[in-house]
Amino acid sequence: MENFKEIGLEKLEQTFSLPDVVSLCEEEDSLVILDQTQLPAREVFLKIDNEEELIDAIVRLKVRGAPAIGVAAAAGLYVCFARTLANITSAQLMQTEFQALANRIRASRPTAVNLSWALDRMTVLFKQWIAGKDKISSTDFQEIKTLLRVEAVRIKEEDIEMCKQIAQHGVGLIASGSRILTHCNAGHLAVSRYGTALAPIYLAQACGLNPKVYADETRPLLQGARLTAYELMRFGVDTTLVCDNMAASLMSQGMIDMIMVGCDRIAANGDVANKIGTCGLAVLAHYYKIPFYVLGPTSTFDPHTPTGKDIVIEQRSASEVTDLHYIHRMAPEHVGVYNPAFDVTPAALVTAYVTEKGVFRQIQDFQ
Ligand SMILES: CSC[C@H]1O[C@H](OP(=O)(O)O)[C@H](O)[C@@H]1O
Repeated sequence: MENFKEIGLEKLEQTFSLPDVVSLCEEEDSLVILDQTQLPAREVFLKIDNEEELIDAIVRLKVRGAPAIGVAAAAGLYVCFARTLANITSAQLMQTEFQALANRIRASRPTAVNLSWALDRMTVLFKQWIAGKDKISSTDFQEIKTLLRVEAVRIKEEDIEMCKQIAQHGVGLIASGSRILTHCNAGHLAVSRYGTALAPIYLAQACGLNPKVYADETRPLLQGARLTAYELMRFGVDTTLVCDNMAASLMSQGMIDMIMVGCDRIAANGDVANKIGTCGLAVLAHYYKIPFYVLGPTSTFDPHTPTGKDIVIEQRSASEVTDLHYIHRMAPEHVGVYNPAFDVTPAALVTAYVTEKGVFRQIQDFQ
């Protein structure tokens, strides 16, 4: 089996053509991101070289997905900090500026632990370097820039490796033709490359297992319709777009073999914070006895948060629900669509029947 996976992984690496969502442009000391609010209609790359643009990109999900947010925050911290050096006249001022900048980036989105995890890694490195310094020279500026840039690149490279490992571990769960329900986007567009929940699917595809994915559209921002369907179809994966309210219909008809989702923060007791709607899928999966898999890098595990109740859940603007964002097409051309007009709810799930004859817990009671 290992050889099977290795051959598949080699094919995946050779044939995967989606552009990275976060890259460092070294010659210009700037961050380049793929603006995910423009997908699937347009692939627009944004050059980011200041704090306002970086924070706006994270807050508005131009770059999104727990690992990708961490990689962008680390690279963005390096880029923005490098631009402050011209005004730095002492080690104390440098430390103050660095910490304040890191804290403002950290505050952009609270739930995904990877954001603070990546910033902590950069901060530990910076503090080790500046310890004991009082005077600062231009040589120091170059040295700290190199250290931070190397660390930001390392965080991205490690993320890619973790996604490949997740793919290899996860592909063992997938049989030929497995029908997999996904939620939101935990694919290439949420990480440095390949994905977490989608990584095993890409590897399964490369191994010739032909997985069939049912992608939840994932209201309100439609990461499933706009992003998951887009990237899976780019790789030739059999993809069917479903509305979020269709999951039970699919499962009740035996059309789903497993559910694979990403994660934003895993508490010490194993509770998982992930895109809204994930818990509902887990309940349905439990009821229909369908395996429910959470996939993500260990950087998403947070031992300092005891339980899911202690995870800060980001509250976003009402307009995301009231307005249909992204007025251009919300899903790729030719994507398969499942759109039944009705579904069947098992009697066991009906708490009571309310009729002109009264309220009854059993259908037999009023016949
Ligand atoms: C691989 S982590 C992806 C994770 O992040 C998404 O949230 P958002 O689109 O708001 O960044 C969603 O929870 C995914 O499962």
